[in-house]
Amino acid sequence: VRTFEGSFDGKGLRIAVVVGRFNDLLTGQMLEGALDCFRRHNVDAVDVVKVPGSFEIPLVAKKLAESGKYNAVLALGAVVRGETKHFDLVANEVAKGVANVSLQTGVPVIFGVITVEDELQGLDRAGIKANKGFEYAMATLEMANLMKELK
Ligand SMILES: O=c1[nH]c(NC[C@H](O)[C@H](O)[C@H](O)CO)c([N+](=O)[O-])c(=O)[nH]1
Repeated sequence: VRTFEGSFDGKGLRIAVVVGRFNDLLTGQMLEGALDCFRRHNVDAVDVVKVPGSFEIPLVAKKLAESGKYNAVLALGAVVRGETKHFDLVANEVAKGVANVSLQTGVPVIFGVITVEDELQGLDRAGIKANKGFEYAMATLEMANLMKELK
């Protein structure tokens, strides 16, 4: 039986991070967590691209994945239902868009877009109880290395 799994070693990896600026109090913290993770796992190069909001993530993720310059792309965003009527529209579009980019380009795009009821729930995930940015960065490392192993 042969088992494959991606290591967490960032050596030799080039990662791109697309982060939505909307709800920056949350996404900024998640970005810090992700960069901390990449730094502590010796990732060679990390490029960070900021976009207005989560809705813009798939387009930019596609551009980065197609460039062939990165082993993986990490998408970071925060969609807060709060008073947003189009919460579901934004959340669904981003999830679908990110998944499509991975499948179309063959480059793993990690879905690090939290969808929460309110800002406090978001803060719990962006640094109070846990930093989902760090966790999503670990998934990014694993997928980047796994895809190299499966080549
Ligand atoms: O990332 C988010 N973008 C949001 N909207 C902006 C959207 O992502 C686009 O940037 C905007 O519609 C312009 O295209 C959000 N809300 O509307 O609430 C949100 O909660 N999170």
